[in-house]
Amino acid sequence: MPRFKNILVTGGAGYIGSHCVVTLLEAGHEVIAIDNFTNSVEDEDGSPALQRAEKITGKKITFYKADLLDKPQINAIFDKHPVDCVIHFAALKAVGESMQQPLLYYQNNLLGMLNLLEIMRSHNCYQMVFSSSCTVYGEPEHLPITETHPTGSITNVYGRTKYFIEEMLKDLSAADDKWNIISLRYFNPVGAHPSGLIGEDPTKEFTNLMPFLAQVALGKKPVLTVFGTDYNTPDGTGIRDYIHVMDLASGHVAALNLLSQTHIRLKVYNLGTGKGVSVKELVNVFERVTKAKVPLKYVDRRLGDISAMWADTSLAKEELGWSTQLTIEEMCTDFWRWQTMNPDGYPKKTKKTEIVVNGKS
Ligand SMILES: CC(=O)N[C@H]1[C@@H](OP(=O)(O)OP(=O)(O)OC[C@H]2O[C@@H](n3ccc(=O)[nH]c3=O)[C@H](O)[C@@H]2O)O[C@H](CO)[C@@H](O)[C@@H]1O
Repeated sequence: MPRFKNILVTGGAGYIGSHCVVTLLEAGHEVIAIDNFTNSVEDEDGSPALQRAEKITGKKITFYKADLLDKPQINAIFDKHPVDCVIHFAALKAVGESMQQPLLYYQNNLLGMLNLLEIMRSHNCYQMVFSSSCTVYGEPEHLPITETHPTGSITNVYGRTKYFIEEMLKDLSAADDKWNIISLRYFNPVGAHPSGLIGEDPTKEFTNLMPFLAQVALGKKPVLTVFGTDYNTPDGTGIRDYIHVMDLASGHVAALNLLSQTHIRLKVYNLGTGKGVSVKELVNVFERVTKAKVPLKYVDRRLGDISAMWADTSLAKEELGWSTQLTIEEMCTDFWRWQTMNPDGYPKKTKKTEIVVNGKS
């Protein structure tokens, strides 16, 4: 039995949250998941992703539809359950939307976090794993990116909310040594659970490469637009460190294990593979393993994009005892299995429509 028993997962019905819940259950943790369904699917019985996570693991999840901005509601959940540690995924994450609605992003991501930290403190729960992003590094000054690389020169509001929260956590852990926090800086999460039962199903307009690529391969979108062919990279297209979402999930279990054994106050770790893959390379692997054709259209660079980024993974290896196991082929195969088994994503809640005849229903 793991030292932390009850784990509260915020954003548990989302893409990364639901995969992490599977891994937590398999590692023997009890999961209390909350989600407000802003960017995850809701059906009549709650979250289809979490129902499927129960099917995969044969274990039960306690679930609440709850919003971190509703303090009394979150407080009541903490009153009811003795939470040993929180994994905090819940956040708005659409880069374009964040530029148009900065207040929405600051309110949701920053205030949501403040509420959560206050409620945790009042319930004597000081252990947290925070879902951060490699976006905090901005344009890399050196590669691979180590955790000591400067942070903060970010061009979008979403990324700044991650950066501001990391700064908040620094102040908090400096002021009160009871806190024990790990911030995980994810590189580019892709892939899906190998069962094909859970995967990425964004309810908001998405612009990330892998889901777009899969939509084109399915014939739901006509062409994949490749943003930029003149980057200073071997084939001219942008390079990223794609990481399988199941490897990312096991990184969280490794972080929990470290927190349960050591009082580290606050530490940050990169979660990546340490390998850079270009857009063209990813498309080639995807076409090879799925046998699907992906028509491409080459256009100019996307505003705000960086050229190349990949992680230095040595700190996570040394201190978390964690490294990735899954290949780029597996990322593509698993994502494709999820997409072909669920071409329209999860079954959506159907609103009962009332038939009105001559003014009478
Ligand atoms: C500016 C922006 O959106 N940044 C977000 C984006 O980063 P990031 O740009 O790394 O991730 P994407 O999946 O959007 O793009 C990956 C690579 O594919 C290229 N590409 C993407 C889509 C497409 O239709 N065609 C194409 O060529 C991009 O130019 C890039 O080189 O996702 C990350 C992980 O979720 C977030 O942390 C970043 O904040």
